[in-house]
Amino acid sequence: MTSEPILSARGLVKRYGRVTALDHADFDLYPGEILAVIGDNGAGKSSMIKAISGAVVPDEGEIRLEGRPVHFRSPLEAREAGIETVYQNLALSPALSIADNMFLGRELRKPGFTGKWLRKLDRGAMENFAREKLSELGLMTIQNINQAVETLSGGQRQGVAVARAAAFGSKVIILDEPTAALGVKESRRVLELILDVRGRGIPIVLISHNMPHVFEVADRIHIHRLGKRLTVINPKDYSMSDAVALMTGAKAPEEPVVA
Ligand SMILES: Nc1ncnc2c1ncn2[C@@H]1O[C@H](COP(=O)(O)OP(=O)(O)OP(=O)(O)O)[C@@H](O)[C@H]1O
Repeated sequence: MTSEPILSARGLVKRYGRVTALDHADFDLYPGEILAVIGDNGAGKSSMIKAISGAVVPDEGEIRLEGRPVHFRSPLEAREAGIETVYQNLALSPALSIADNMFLGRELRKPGFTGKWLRKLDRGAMENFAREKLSELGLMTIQNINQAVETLSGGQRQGVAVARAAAFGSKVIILDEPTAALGVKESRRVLELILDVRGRGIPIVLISHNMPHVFEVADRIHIHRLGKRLTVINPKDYSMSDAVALMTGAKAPEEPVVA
């Protein structure tokens, strides 16, 4: 690969007491790609993503964003730097509306005195922005922007979370099991959305146990095993059963990792 990674990690270590969740793990995400991360239960995928997205601080190792070392102490710091993570359940506040969810923590205030001093929210501007972003991403099956998120389907919720990430100029979007809780039709929409976001030039990290979904959308597949990156494969050169065999240790990688 010719370009430099937009996001990379070297030698990440994370221990929880006697458990080593990350054992010198490496990671590379290149501009414009969909990188799937797969691995057996307990392989350390979540721990790696949490380290990259500021949810845990690694004991050792280095993370670089656009070539510069970063040291996130919270998910908010990672988000401010442009790394948006969409977790399966934690992404949205169910009781709030779609528009409110899109602006969570970034609310627009009314201009002038009322906004600055009375902290009045500019609801109209927020609703227009939310509507615009959702229709840009083809998500306007949602009828009412003031609808509470808890009344949306699972796929629509993922859609709002991804639209939020895409709308605020994220450099990287990390999706943790985005289709795990969804039906066939809804999964399809989310996969289309992932492809659409890539089409807008935003690289995506997709953590998933769903091999058909991974093989359908990923440009490269990072295989995690026993706390570290085992290898990275091109889905065009491998079958799903090969990937599973590598992931479970039934098969050894042919060549050393070339990130
Ligand atoms: N907060 C924690 N406290 C103690 N041990 C933990 C903690 N978080 C993770 N671990 C352990 O670290 C190891 C890696 O877990 P991790 O959740 O990163 O794996 P995973 O690949 O994401 O698994 P899964 O696919 O099942 O979600 C496991 O042995 C797990 O039990």
